[in-house]
Amino acid sequence: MSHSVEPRPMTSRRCGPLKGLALVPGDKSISHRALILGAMAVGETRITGLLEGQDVLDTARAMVAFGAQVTQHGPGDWSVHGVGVGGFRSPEGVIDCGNSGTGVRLIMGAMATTPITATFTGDASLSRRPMARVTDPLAQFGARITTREGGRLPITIEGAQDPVPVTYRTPVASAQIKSAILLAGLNVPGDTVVIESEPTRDHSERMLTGFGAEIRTETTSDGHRITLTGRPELRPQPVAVPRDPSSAAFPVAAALIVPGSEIRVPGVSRNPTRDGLYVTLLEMGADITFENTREEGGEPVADLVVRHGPLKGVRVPAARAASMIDEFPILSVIASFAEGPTVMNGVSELRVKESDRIDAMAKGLRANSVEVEDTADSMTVHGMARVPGGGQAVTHLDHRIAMSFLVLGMATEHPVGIDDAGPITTSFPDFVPLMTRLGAELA
Ligand SMILES: O=C(O)C1=C[C@@H](OP(=O)(O)O)[C@@H](O)[C@H](O)C1
Ligand SMILES: C=C(OP(=O)(O)O)C(=O)O
Repeated sequence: MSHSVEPRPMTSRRCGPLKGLALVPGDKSISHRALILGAMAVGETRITGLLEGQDVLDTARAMVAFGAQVTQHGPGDWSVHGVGVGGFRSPEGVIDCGNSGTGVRLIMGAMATTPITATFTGDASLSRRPMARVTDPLAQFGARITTREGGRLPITIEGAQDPVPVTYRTPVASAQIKSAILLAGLNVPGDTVVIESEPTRDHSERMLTGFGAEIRTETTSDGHRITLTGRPELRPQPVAVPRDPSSAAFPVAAALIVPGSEIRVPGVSRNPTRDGLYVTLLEMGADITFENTREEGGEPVADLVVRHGPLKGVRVPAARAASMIDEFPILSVIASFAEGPTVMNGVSELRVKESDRIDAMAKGLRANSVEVEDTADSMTVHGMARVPGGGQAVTHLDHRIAMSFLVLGMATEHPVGIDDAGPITTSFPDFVPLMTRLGAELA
């Protein structure tokens, strides 16, 4: 929800070895999708391990506004009574998606081919982010869309009366664009096709298959081609949400850079479309083992054991960017402690996340005496044996920037401060107590 609360400054000091079990929250991408597909299925979808972060709670509230019944039974244990494909009603008020790009873009897709009207809004960060990447293809289905200048929120969508199928090549690798189009395609007769140049996270495809939709993915000379056949009856499925690899990245990073650390992070998704950070860390020489690899709720998961050790800088290829798009801020922190430079290429999408993440990381790292170079679509971090720290970072309503700098301060010579820890609740509400239990000093 968009609310103005007082900023909550926080400081992170160098701590002793981090030890113990890090039970990170449920995957944010899968949590949003479970609520949305649950709302579009006929009957009850039971969800366990749901992330109760603000972004997901905002999506739950939106699904209620569109007519679904959403009930919390216990921590992480939720159910959704759906209204079926095409069954959404016009919400009474404005749909406030708070800080969540995934929430607003997927929900706009889910309603755009049903003849109802909704207005979407968000917080100051979300209101700066580009939405034409989703409203352009949704207009091709026949939806009538009004945006603020520059294609920004607030946006009003009058869903298409007689939607027509669309074939769309995404201009940037984005699972949010792909998913918005596929969700729109659910209420359209015939085949909706999305073509992407690089594969992006495939949670929508996996979950749509689980709910009984006809969807297939092919790799062609054209790219990665996903075809959905419209107007299925979605059958409710129990969804067991795996733990979020993007959230796991923060305790993992802390254990890698704080001497003497050893932690265990169980049940983390190892979906190959989300695994780029872990591939990169192994190339850097990180001491991470993956135990008990198994399948849970249609997603591969493993228990991670992470120990501190020496790291070397690497070059991260642009083709890997989509599979670790949310992990570049924390990778740039880890890279600050590696031997030699780490070069991250093809990362221009970071400039349109909750903040301009390249700029926020470069400025915050420099304020802590780390040498960083950045261009429109790359960032290079020069690692050093001892990182001075002692600086302040500005977080710009961005949870991942806030958590990244708190992790930095766990291993710098001098404390690192952030202007606002409030946004952390977006994706990882338990971050501060969890890190404190492992041994971090945050105040
Ligand atoms: O589909 C999703 O759940 C997400 C896709 C990514 O965004 P883009 O599709 O805009 O790259 C990612 O950054 C975001 O945190 C979650
Ligand atoms: C980019 C992110 O989320 P969203 O786009 O859903 O706001 C994120 O969680 O890092």
